[in-house]
Amino acid sequence: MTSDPILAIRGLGKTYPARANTPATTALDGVDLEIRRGEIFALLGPNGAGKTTLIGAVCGLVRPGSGTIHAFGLDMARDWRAARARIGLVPQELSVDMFEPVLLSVSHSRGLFGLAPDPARIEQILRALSLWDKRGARIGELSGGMKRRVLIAKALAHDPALLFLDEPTAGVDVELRRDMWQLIGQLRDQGVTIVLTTHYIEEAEEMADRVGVIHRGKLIVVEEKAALMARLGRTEVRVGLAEPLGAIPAALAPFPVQVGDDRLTLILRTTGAQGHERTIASLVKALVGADIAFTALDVHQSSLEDIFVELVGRKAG
Ligand SMILES: Nc1ncnc2c1ncn2[C@@H]1O[C@H](COP(=O)(O)OP(=O)(O)OP(=O)(O)O)[C@@H](O)[C@H]1O
Repeated sequence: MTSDPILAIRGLGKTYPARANTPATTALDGVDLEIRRGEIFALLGPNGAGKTTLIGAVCGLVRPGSGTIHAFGLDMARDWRAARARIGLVPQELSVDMFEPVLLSVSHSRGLFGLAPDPARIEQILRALSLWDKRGARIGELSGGMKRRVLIAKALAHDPALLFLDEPTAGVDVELRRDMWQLIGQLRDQGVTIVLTTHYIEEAEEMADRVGVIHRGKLIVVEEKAALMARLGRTEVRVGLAEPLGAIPAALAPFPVQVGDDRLTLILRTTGAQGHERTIASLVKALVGADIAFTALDVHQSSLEDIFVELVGRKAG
């Protein structure tokens, strides 16, 4: 395995020109990003942050205003066709012929990239997506979740090595979302590199190896998920006390604790996701040593969502 990035984006910019009642919009503002082979990369950002434009630029749907994109070492501006043939895109919007039967539609997608028909491979893809029994159905007759699976099947029909999923689970129910996560995990296990955009922070938290946060066309952070959580994550421990506490006793002075307004709660806040177990253990030991009876201990670690809100808030503020 080589350590070259599978995708290298440098200084990517895109401004949509002004139209009748809309001023010009800078959707991408000097984006640098490298995607590593084999990873799942989650691109998070609020509505209108530039996620779809970024994916569109890589997949040839949006013409960038500036910057370069290299995929598989190929310059997308020069070798677009060869690079695009190895990229799959699951778009946000349903963009298929509703009257076309599933099998035909998915087979067509393979043909679009000049590959020879491979009925056995198409069958494999449809079976993996639980669509084989629906192969003869018109796409328009399928449920919303099934339609979304067809989009994934179409994106996989030419066996891409790099797959973009633009909000794969927007508007699907919780069960289907879990199925999608499982499927995306399986694709990664088969060696497919995956870039997904999402509004669901839990999706990134569940699946991503690395996370990028885009805000107003700028990537404001790109980091390993675990490192991001460790850097910005917070742990709050709330200890329910058996009896009200006046001041903080000397035994607890070494800890970053406060007494809650109800005097019955002791609150300890630490930053970083690591090392809090030891702090909690020492706190419990100190409580027992100081004869402070407690009835409950609740630990809350901040989620990617908390981190995202903080990052975007910091940038906006
Ligand atoms: N074809 C277009 N013409 C003009 N402006 C556009 C066009 N496509 C996107 N924009 C604008 O560019 C900005 C970025 O849009 P984009 O769709 O890339 O964001 P996004 O992060 O994918 O948003 P969402 O999460 O809502 O899908 C927005 O302000 C949007 O209105």
